[in-house]
Amino acid sequence: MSRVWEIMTFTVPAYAATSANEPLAPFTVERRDVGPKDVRIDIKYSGICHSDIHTARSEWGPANYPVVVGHEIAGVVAEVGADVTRHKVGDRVGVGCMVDSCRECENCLAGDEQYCRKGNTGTYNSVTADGGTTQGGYAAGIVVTEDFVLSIPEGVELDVAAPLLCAGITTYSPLRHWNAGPGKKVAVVGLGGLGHMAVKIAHAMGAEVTVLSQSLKKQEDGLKLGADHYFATSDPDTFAQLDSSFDLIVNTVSARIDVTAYLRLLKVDGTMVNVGAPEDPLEVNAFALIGGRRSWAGSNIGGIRETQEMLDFCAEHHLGAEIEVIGADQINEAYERVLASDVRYRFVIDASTFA
Ligand SMILES: NC(=O)c1ccc[n+]([C@@H]2O[C@H](COP(=O)([O-])OP(=O)(O)OC[C@H]3O[C@@H](n4cnc5c(N)ncnc54)[C@H](O)[C@@H]3O)[C@@H](O)[C@H]2O)c1
Ligand SMILES: [Zn+2]
Repeated sequence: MSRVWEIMTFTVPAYAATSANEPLAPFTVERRDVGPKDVRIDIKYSGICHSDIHTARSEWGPANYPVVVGHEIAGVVAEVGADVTRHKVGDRVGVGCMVDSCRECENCLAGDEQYCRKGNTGTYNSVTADGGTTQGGYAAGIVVTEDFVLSIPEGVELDVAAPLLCAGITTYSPLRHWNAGPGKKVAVVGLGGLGHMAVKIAHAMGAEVTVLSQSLKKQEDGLKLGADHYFATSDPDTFAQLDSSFDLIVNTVSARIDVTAYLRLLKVDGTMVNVGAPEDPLEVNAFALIGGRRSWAGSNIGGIRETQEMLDFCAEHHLGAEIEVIGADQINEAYERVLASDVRYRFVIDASTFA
């Protein structure tokens, strides 16, 4: 006897990209019905990450159109499956860049689901076991398996919490991994969505923080966010002055930069970690590494356990993102402003406007 299982679904209003060069437009997205281990979330706020733009425009390779991007999701639990134990209706929750992983490989077992050997399931643009594609957070609701749903602690409002689910964890994870803290000199390259969270978090960890930005336009903001020093990289004196001075550099820039010049700003044994993910390859002159036993590293978001740790850290230190809340019909304009470095410091979509 064979049995055909039908996956029941429901729909929610959303915004989708339908090609690399057309604006995002209203769309209706299908979600699976709540299974035994699933949580249905009413999305309240959805952050705009530069990765959404890279994906919507196929800058990282062809996207699976139509694609609903968005992986900085904050909302309230509306329904839980029969076997859910971690969340209940009414809880304030978040979803970041992953909605599942194999849960069996060495990396998943170590809590590093972002490095799942079989590839984690991204919140959007990821192919699922049944051949479908995941659709993300620019929508009124989403269904996610409970283990990939985070708790947003009391004291962090949902609008400023949303960007923590990507910008927060992507900067927290390398800052922790490379031991940012008292006595450490940390530089943050680029003061956008990720950069401004890197400054706040590194400062809260007790490090001495320097912002390396293209100009001094946002200097006042940078110092208010917690930076101790602020330099313009357009000024050639900056590189001479800061030669061999940092323990850690976090590069958040979404475009190509002169990596070699930045590596020379590291002390002996210093590390420059790339979280920025430009579409074009970056180049390095090996002598900048050799000449100081320096490392050039990368880091991808953070694991689920570490994401919860980051949210709790932010609550304890009263940290949230600096945001500008917009309606769904302003997404395309917001994209242009992100690309023009005109964001202070994260756009967050009010999800009630997807209706
Ligand atoms: N590694 C990860 O897990 C991860 C997670 C999220 C985002 N990202 C990537 O990080 C990058 C930044 O994301 P974001 O959302 O913070 O973007 P953003 O646009 O908010 O910030 C990027 C910053 O880089 C600056 N910048 C742009 N071109 C520059 C240049 N040539 N020189 C110096 N500065 C320059 C911009 O002014 C801006 O301040 C993107 O490439 C994104 O895809 C990676
Ligand atoms: Zn992101």
